[in-house]
Amino acid sequence: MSARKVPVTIVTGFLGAGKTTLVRHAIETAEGRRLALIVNEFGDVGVDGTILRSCGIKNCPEENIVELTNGCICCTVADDFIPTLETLLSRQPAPEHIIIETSGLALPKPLVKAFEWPDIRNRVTVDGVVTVVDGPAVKAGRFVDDPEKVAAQRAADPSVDHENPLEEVYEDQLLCADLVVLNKADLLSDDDIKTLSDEIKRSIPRAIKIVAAREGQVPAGVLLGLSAAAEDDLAARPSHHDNEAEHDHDDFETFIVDVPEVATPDDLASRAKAIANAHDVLRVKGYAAIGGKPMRLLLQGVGERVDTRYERAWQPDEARVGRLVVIGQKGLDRDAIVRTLTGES
Ligand SMILES: Nc1nc2c(ncn2[C@@H]2O[C@H](COP(=O)(O)OP(=O)(O)OP(=O)(O)O)[C@@H](O)[C@H]2O)c(=O)[nH]1
Repeated sequence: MSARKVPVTIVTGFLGAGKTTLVRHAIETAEGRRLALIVNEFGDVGVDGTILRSCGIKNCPEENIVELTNGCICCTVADDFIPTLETLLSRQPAPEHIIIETSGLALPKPLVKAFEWPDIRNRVTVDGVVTVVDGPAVKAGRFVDDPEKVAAQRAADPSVDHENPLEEVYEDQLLCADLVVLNKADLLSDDDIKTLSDEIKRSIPRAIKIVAAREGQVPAGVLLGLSAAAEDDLAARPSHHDNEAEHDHDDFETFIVDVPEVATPDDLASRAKAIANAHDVLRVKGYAAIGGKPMRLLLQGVGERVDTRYERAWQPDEARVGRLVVIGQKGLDRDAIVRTLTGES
């Protein structure tokens, strides 16, 4: 008799929706279940890995948390993902459940497809695709076109083949879901939650569960154990890229900015807000040194919403230099963004 397949939960969702927050809550509440995590993010700043490792939870030891920073996991399946999965599966004791957090721009379907590979499909199954949605961002129309902007583009050039890359990624992530977590419910009214849930249900052509949450607080019992076997059900998960042999993420760009010591957390937060405002930056995150403070400051920016908190002490052998990852649609004015973030302008 073949051994039971190890269930794998794929957590996806757009940049800053709350995936890491949700995964952290899940591992903190998994009640003794032996977990492993694969965390995929852009750039090599490793914010998500640091946040998750700092949980210090016995059932998810540090060696079971692997970061993949070499681009989007959906593009590095053969080179990075499969070998990592195999390494985790060979650990003793073996993990009982694996959680994969994709980058915010990843398309989940190519990743689910990887579970059809002969070497893999005998050993693991996709228990479920969990799509985390930034409720306030959807409410604000972040993923749909601004009709005035499209009309202006078309007026300038009628041949323009208009497509919205944000909308495509958002929709691909929804269309692959077994469970949608409508997150940041603290910033939504009950009516908003109802309207957004109905909208999401209408946009997915099969019945799926939607739960509203704040801080990704979905009980591990709901999140882990969907038993969807998503790899057997790919046809029911349409994607904008179904007819393409390969996809890319050319509509987006990312770069890293080194930031010298900053006077106060508010100074850094206002710089991050300024770039979100002026340059339509989608996500900025990383850490910085604050003058005279022994602790490292963590900065999280999603659009114009920016949070900072002290995270851990600077190590004696570490240079007190901040590093921030910036992500946006292609065409960012890098020089201007670097000047603002480093305090030169
Ligand atoms: N107000 C509010 N903020 C939240 C909630 N969940 C997460 N956040 C904040 O949103 C920001 C992004 O959260 P993350 O969990 O890092 O989001 P992510 O999806 O992992 O981000 P990427 O990996 O960069 O795509 C952080 O500042 C979180 O503290 C929530 O329910 N309400």
